[in-house]
Amino acid sequence: MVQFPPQPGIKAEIGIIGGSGLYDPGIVENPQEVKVYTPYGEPSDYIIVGTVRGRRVAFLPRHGRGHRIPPHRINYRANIWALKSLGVKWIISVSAVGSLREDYRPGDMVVPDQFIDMTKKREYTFFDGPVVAHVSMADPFCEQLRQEIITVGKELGFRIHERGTYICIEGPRFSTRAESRIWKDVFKADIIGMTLVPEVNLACEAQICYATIALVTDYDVWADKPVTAEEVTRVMKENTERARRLLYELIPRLPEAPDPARCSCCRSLETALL
Ligand SMILES: CSC[C@H]1O[C@H](OP(=O)(O)O)[C@H](O)[C@@H]1O
Ligand SMILES: Nc1ncnc2[nH]cnc12
Repeated sequence: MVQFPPQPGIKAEIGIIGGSGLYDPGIVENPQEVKVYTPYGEPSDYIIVGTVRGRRVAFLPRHGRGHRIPPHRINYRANIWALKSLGVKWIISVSAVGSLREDYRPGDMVVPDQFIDMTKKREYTFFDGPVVAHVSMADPFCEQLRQEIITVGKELGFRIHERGTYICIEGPRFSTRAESRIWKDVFKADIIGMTLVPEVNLACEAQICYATIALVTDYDVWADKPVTAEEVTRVMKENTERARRLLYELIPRLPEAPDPARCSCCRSLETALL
């Protein structure tokens, strides 16, 4: 069985994984930088542990501070293991995504409910044997957490889309025009990025409730103009303030424990182990 022994003397209940452009949560009081050692190697960076409106929060920048780690080299297992060992029950992930549809506009938020995995060579599981687990990915995101994000986003007056299929490509390159048209017209995906998989799968295996706030930074190349990394980071920077506001309102509203009637993430291993 995979073990997640607790970190002595330090605890958090809510994890935030920051994506491109969000390297510092900016809302954490009494922040402490914590170095976590894991059986899988180093997480992307020190974890900032502190308080947001009375709740214990752990923040981890997915690409490391200064954006040092490309999507295909992120140590997803170490990141999720580290957050779990701090006691995290919820993970709110923030990600930059391209849009594959006209009405999901740059600046909009999307709370995806499905994904398509087009990645190629990542470490996808904590269960490498001899214990074998096949977790269900029918509903990969925590429905309770998704609904909380949507409610707060709407209250704040943000343009927020309640559903979306996120197609995850290997990267680090962007798609060709031909690929982009396939993702859009054949696969019918709504948004595109490079980091959701295997972050979401591993959170599920660790029985952590996980949902994503996806910030649309560009129309992918099915539209006329090729996307660039410079554009993604610039638009993300313009939008991180809204992501922070959403997190600031959302965090105090999260219940201490997930409601098993509203999500199944916390019970994902009940039917998965052989
Ligand atoms: C900086 S451009 C592409 C980069 O941005 C997204 O990262 P994240 O999900 O961490 O915000 C995308 O997946 C790529 O990794
Ligand atoms: N168009 C795009 N393709 C892949 N990842 C992205 N992240 C942000 N925009 C993207």
